Order: sequence, then structure tokens, then C-alpha cells
Amino acid sequence: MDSSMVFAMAAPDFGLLFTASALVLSFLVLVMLGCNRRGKALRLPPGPPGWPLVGNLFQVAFAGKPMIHLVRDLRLRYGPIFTLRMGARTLIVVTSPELAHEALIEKGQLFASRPAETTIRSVFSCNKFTVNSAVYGPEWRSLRRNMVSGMLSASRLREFRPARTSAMDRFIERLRAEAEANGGAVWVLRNARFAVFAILLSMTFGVQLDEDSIVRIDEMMKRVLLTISPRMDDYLPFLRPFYAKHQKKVLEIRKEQVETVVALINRRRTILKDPSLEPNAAPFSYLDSLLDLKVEGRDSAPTETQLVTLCSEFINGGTDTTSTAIEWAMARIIDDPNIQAKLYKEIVAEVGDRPVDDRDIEKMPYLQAFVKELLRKHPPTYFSLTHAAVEPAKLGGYDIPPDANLELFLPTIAEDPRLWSSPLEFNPDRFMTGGETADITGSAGIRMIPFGAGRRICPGLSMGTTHISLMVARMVQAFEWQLDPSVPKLDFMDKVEFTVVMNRRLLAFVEPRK
Ligand code: HEM
Repeated sequence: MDSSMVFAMAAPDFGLLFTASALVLSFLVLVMLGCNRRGKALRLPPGPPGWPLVGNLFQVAFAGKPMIHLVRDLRLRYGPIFTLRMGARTLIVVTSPELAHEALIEKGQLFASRPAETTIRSVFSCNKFTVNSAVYGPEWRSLRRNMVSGMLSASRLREFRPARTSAMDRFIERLRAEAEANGGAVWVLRNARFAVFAILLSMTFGVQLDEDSIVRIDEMMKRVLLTISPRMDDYLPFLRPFYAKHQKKVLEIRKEQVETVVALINRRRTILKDPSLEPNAAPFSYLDSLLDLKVEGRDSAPTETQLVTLCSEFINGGTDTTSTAIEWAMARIIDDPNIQAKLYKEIVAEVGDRPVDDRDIEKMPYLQAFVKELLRKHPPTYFSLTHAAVEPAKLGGYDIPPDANLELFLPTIAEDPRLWSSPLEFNPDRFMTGGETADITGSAGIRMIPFGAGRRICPGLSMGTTHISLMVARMVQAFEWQLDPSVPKLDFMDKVEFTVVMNRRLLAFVEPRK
């Protein structure tokens, strides 16, 4: 989820960039002599020595491996908390359960804020007017309270059962049709992503959309996600003038997003005035909760563009995270026929032929253990969203200035050999009765926190786990899952693509069960 870990080198003017680099080099001597007096007074966590001005930026960018892998090397060398200076930004990376507990639980309030946004992100977040980007304070509290009570509570989750069930039916039919057309082959991530996106769209606007419209909106949202990936000038602000062309493109994409989403907002407004126009529309939607929302510290309800931003946050927050989990889930199920057999046996014993729905999940301990192990071994994001201290703070005895980006690396927590037996093994049985336990909220101690922990914990935790469990159950109930016969063995290598997906897209072969 932490996109500050990837560089999207959005085509700048390389001639100008070269000139700028030459200028920078000529300034280096001056910089070496004078810069960062403030930093000297602080005792930051250790980290690799960097160059003046750029810090460790080029070492990280040209390390030959992505940040998600580099972190493991760096922690061996510098310990469980280390500093990377990425140009103008200071990243402090936390990799151990003890330090995560200190930051998120013991000193939860102190580290509950978010750092300054990049210029592009500010455009898409309406200057931090979203739950995920808002600084810790009354505005964040209002927005988050509304999202949780308005949409993510257990009762709302129940109300949307019909929409979820019909999206699941369509999902299984899509898989069936794709398999029939391709000799049994299906692309797991693409189909899962589409299904989750459709559910979140209908929860956000309460309208039924045809497949073409869903695809069109999804493509637009993907363009937005690509656009907000960090650029070099986020770390080296003096390069900003060289990204003028890209900045123009950013504003065009924002305009496209606003136009697309405003059309959906207007459609919902029309339905609210006269429900008979679309009898299939849901009685409630996330948008409804926002229309007259009173946000602490603001006089008026959200503006049109703020509504666009908040609705987009709801849809995007849950789409890639959930669908990524489904891709890893099916890979594990294909890789270990024993797991698939146990899941299927439990489903048949619990519901027989009737399609599984979310009420059944609570009665399926093996499915729940499988989903827990899935989120332990394959958290959809390896970094939690970036935290920031509300004031100068200490962590692990080191100084953490408020303008530093605090990054929590989740896999090393969930694979800590001091906390887990055989941590690298994928073994759902570890969570069956009498085995290991893990409270994924982290409040009873931090052992695995795929949703973060503390005040900024993911508000979509229940919905996310419900969707994953339900999709896995429906997929195993409808089909027998097999390995692509042209591949000798599954490759569990990972890569970042918004979330952490399989390096080699999962193409699975399915056989309908009946
Ligand atoms: C498997 C599914 C999901 C995973 C693994 C996941 C993971 C995360 C993580 C790691 C964070 C950062 C927590 C922190 O800052 O410490 C987060 C925050 C957030 N997530 Fe999720 N998420 C999932 C699903 C969802 C869903 C379904 C929604 C809403 C529809 C959602 C909305 C959010 C929001 C709004 C935040 C920001 C919370 C805040 O800053 O107060 N997520 N999520």
C-alpha cells in the first residue's frame, strides 16, 4: 500500500534532467559543507551513509532489487529500525513486532498522523480530505467515524448481503464462461478484481451498473492509481519544473475522474428524489452518508470534488487489497491439494449444494484458519500506510521528527521466528484449535498486522476478510482448481503493483464440480 516505495519515472524531459543533475553536482560541495544542521542535533535510527542532497535515493533506486526485498537486507545490517534519506524525505523503517507495538499501540496517539502529501496526491486527495490521508485530528475523526458507522459496521455489511450474493453469482458465472472458452484456463486476479470492484461500486453509489460501465470506471481508476505513483521530483523537489508535461497529464486524469464519478453521484441524487426510477437501486449507499455530512471544523457539507475523492477512496481502498489476497489464496490452494480437499470437505459438510453466503463463514473454522494464514504469509501490502508523528517523538530510543515518514514493514513481523513456529511454512493448521493464535487487530499483542494496528487500523478489516473468505469458499465450491499444465511448479515470487501481487500472474485450470 505504501506507494512511496516505488518509483514511477513518468517521462520527464531527459535533456533538462541531465542539466539539472549537473547543476546539482556543482552544488554538492556547498551542500556537503552546510546542509542538515537540524538533522545533526537528532539521534535518528542508523542507516546506510548517503550522498549529500540525494541521500540514499540512488542507492535504493539502483539497488537491483525492489524495496520490498531490499528491506530484508537492510534490517540484517542496521537492525530492526533504520533510516533511509530519500532526497528531501526521511524514511524510518520499522521491521519488528516490539517496535510496531511501541509505535502503534503504546505511543499510538503520538504516531497516528500522516506525512505531507506529494503534489500529485494532493490533487487526488483534495488536500488530504480522505480518511487515509488526513492528519490526525477532528477532520480525520469525522470522516473515519462516518465511513465505519455509515458503511463498514456489521449491520451495514449484513444489509449489503443481496448485492454481495449477486456479485458472487456473476463472478462464478464469469469464471465458468472464461474456462469454457479457454479449455479450462482462467486468470484469477483479473476476475477477482472485477468482482470486488463491482461490489464496492454498488456499495458506494447504490446503483446497478452493466459490465461495460464497470470496466470503463475500473480503467479510469487504474489510470488514477498509476498517476499517483511517486516520481523523482517527490524526493527532489527542485526537479519539479521538468515534470510540467506530466503535471498537465495529471490534471487531465483528475478531470476525467471527476466527470466519471460526478455522473454516478448525479444518478444517485436522482434516485434519492424518485426511487421509482430505478427500483433495483440499493436503499442506502456510502454516498448517501456523505451528502449532508457535517465534518468537524468545516461549515458546509463536502463539495462535489470532495465527494468524488471520498467515494473513490472507498472503492480503491478495498479493490486491489482484496483481489490480491484472492490470487495468493488460489495459488496456495492449487499448490497443496490437501488444503483444497479440507476446504471443500468443510463447505460440503456445512452447506451442501447451496451457495455459501457470509453467514456460513462463521461456522467454518478451517476456512477461517486458511484466511488467517493467507494474510500472515501474504499480506496484500508489505508496508502499512505511512505514519507520521504529531510532534517530535522517540521510538526504540531514537528521535523521530514529525516530518519523517514512518514505514511499518509487515512481513518480518508475521515471520518472526521468536513468535512463530516454522514461520516460512504455509500451514493453516497452525491456527486450528489448540494451535497458535493471532489477534489480527494487534490489540492483544502484535504478531501479524496485515491491516495495521491502533488508531489508523484499516476500517475495512471485517469487510475485507468477509469478502476474501466468501470468494475463496464460492470458488472452491464451484470448481476443482488445478495447476497450469505448462508450468512444472508454482512460483511464489512477489512484486509490487499497487499491492504485492504474484510476480507471474496466476493462470489456473478449473474443472466445474457439477
Ligand atoms: C484484504 C483487504 C485489506 C487489507 C489487507 C487492507 C490493509 C490496510 C492497511 C495495512 C492499512 C494501513 C493501516 C495503517 O495506517 O496503519 C489500511 C488502511 C485503510 N484501509 Fe484497508 N485494507 C483492506 C481492505 C479495505 C477495505 C475493504 C476498505 C474500505 C472499503 C479499506 C479502507 C481503508 C482506509 C480508509 C484506510 C485508512 C485508515 C486511516 O487512515 O484511518 N481497506 N488498510
